[in-house]
Amino acid sequence: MAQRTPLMAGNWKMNLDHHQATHTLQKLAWTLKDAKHDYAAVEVAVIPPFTDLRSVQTLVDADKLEIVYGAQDLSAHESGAYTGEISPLFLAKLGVTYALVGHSERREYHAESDELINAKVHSAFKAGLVPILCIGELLETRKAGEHVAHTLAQLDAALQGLTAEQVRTLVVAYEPVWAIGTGETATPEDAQEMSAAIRGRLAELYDAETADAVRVLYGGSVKSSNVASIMAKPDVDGALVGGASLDPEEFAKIARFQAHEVGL
Ligand SMILES: O=C(CO)COP(=O)(O)O
Repeated sequence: MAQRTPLMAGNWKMNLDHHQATHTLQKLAWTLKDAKHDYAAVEVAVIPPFTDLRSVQTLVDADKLEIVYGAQDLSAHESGAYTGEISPLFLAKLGVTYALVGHSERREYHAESDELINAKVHSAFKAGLVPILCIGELLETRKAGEHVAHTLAQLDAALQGLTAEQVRTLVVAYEPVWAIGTGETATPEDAQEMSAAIRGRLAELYDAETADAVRVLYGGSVKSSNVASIMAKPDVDGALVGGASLDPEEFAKIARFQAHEVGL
């Protein structure tokens, strides 16, 4: 049984410029330090806009913060005539650990295909970044009872050509689209159902060890008031948090969900 370290990742989306990013990250770090947060027990990541990454790197390095950080997207290419795209190699030079791939807002607003998402997963691994692969159904798919099939089809497509060794380091974020930004959170049972289905598919595609190693996050209106019930589920290993991560004190409470369980 793999010991999967919980991961709380805050996806800031298109919010907080590089000045605001510095203030927010500083406040988050201070809040977690005051609470004596154990980063070995719960990993904490922020995923800011690209324009903030150098400032985040500077603060993390200067203050030797244990908070890690990621990018919200990346190019499938390393360099060249790809106006507006961001090279995974440049992200690696900025000390980025994680890279979101296939977030529903990229799939919706930028028509990202399964093929492009698969190419980006490979691109992340090649540059030494850890992909956080975002998958999840639409409301109409859930209403049709096809949410598991839809989400697993996204998983299958994104994993094409990956080795078991690569997949074991992958993070998967199950984000039902109907729960993103709506305040309507999936139930802990919904999150467990899909996390277990994802793990089951990984066992089919690869092997039990790989399925056991992969961390599966839940995302979609996570708050400090609901995170503990979601994290109590055996196949859920963390959260990908949007709006609530913009408030450092609220995000710190989410990261410290275990403490809140026991009322510390
Ligand atoms: O999209 C999300 C994280 O990537 C979830 O956003 P919210 O937490 O604002 O629903």
